[in-house]
Amino acid sequence: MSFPPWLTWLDECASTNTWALQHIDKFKQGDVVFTPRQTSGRGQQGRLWYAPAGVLTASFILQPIAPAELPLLSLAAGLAVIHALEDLISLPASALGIKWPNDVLLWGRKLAGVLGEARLPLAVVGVGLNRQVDWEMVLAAGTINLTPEQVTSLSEITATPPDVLPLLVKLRDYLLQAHGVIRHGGLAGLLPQLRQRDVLYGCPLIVSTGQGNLTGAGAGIDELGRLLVQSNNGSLQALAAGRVLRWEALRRGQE
Ligand SMILES: O=C(O)CCCC[C@@H]1SC[C@@H]2NC(=O)N[C@@H]21
Repeated sequence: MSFPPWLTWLDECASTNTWALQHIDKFKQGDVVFTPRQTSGRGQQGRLWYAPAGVLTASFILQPIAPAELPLLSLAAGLAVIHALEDLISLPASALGIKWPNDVLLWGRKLAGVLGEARLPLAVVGVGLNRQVDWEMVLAAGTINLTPEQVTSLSEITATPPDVLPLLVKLRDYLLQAHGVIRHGGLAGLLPQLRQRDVLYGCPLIVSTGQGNLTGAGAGIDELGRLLVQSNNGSLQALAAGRVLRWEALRRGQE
């Protein structure tokens, strides 16, 4: 198989993000590291991120970035995943959504996650996308503690998920585009799209903030990439980090 010059294809590696960070000196804008077998992936907040067979695991190198741009780029990566998939698969506009800060959901179940890391002025944006995962088999094996309601895969909606290379090409194109938008005007240019895809907007939720749990309703995402929460005590809070523990999706005309 011949690969485009920007692609490093590794037969196996612990983590494409770790590999990219370890070899950062040889990368430039738009380079991509991919492996079909990631053995020790990393997720948000230092968690291990298990990738069963059929997950697309790749890291995209973008430069330059300033420190404050990393969370913006990670959010924009969710949009890039959505645009790439909508170009390659016929999907209703309400199928794919973003759950702050880094999840892409398909009909409310996790389809992809993003981990953005920086070696300034470079950013390594890792994407794990459930392309062709047999979750029934994976969950039955008990290696991973999830329920079928939490996860999904492209193979659940199409018998022929797009091949890896066309997916990487699209993801890379949209990430480069998003990087340009953020460099020139921050997140502002992407906020309308984020608002449209924000599955937490208007939903009752509980967020673990590091200083305790905050209960309220999602009130959008601001220009700094923070989650806005209208808390039950009446104040509007802006969270730069946190983990949404529970959220109750309001059906917004999807059924
Ligand atoms: O959902 C999350 O917590 C983020 C998951 C990010 C996983 C991807 S897979 C490619 C890249 N390499 C890693 O080790 N992590 C990211």
